[in-house]
Amino acid sequence: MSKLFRAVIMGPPGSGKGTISERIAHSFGLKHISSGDFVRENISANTEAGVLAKTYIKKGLLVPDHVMTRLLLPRLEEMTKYSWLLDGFPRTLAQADALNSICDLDVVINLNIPLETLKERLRHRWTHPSSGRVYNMYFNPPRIQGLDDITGEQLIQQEDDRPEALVARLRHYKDIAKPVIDLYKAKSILYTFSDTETDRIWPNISTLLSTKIPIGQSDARCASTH
Ligand SMILES: Nc1nc2c(ncn2[C@@H]2O[C@H](COP(=O)(O)OP(=O)(O)O)[C@@H](O)[C@H]2O)c(=O)[nH]1
Ligand SMILES: Nc1ncnc2c1ncn2[C@@H]1O[C@H](COP(=O)(O)OP(=O)(O)O)[C@@H](O)[C@H]1O
Repeated sequence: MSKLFRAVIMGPPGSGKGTISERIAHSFGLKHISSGDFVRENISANTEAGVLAKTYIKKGLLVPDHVMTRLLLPRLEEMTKYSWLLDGFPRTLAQADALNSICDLDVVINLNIPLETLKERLRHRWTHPSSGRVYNMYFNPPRIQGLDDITGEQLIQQEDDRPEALVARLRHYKDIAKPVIDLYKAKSILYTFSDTETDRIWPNISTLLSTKIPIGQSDARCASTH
């Protein structure tokens, strides 16, 4: 069997991780694992970790490292046969160390998007809470205003997407992400993309992955989980 491909996508809230992950999963056949979606699934299923995670998310806090690693690592260990893209994890150095103990990453995509752009995007982000699907009123609006395309259910605007909450979230992101970024830079697997538009970043990411993903990996076996 040819070597499997392991990638991480990092970036502040609103940087386009979810949007770009969907495109990568679709174009390259990687499994897309979103830590936020996974946490939300656990909350809906009332698992022990889900109940615990909820108490932090409600306060706008990150879920503690030991809870996240206990949730995510077993899931990754189930995926040894697949190439995957991890979105939203690791967020801290402790999570990066835990991930490092179970696998070697091939590529880390780092999205570097100006603050004003992030604020503007999140002001117009609408989410389908049970699936985690996101829309933007201008960039990718739902077919019917206010409703999810797949289920027809109501979309909501998340509390922490409000501009007032965002500045603090972004500052916090920068502080905790820096050592993670430095770690991946030192390993020479970090690729940073800076722009205000996903559509301008995407061709560069696509070119990078075309050179990195072993032939034979982009097959139906590794279809997106979404
Ligand atoms: N205007 C605009 N909105 C975008 C662009 N890329 C993504 N978005 C929207 O910005 C919001 C944040 O993107 P998302 O993928 O959820 O970012 P994440 O928080 O990093 O996962 C969503 O509402 C997207 O639909 C872009 O290039 N331009
Ligand atoms: N790796 C992680 N470490 C800690 N908390 C996390 C992690 N991934 C997700 N979460 C929690 O789940 C919430 C939703 O995650 P996500 O959908 O990735 O949101 P966003 O990128 O908009 O912050 C986060 O705000 C955080 O509380």
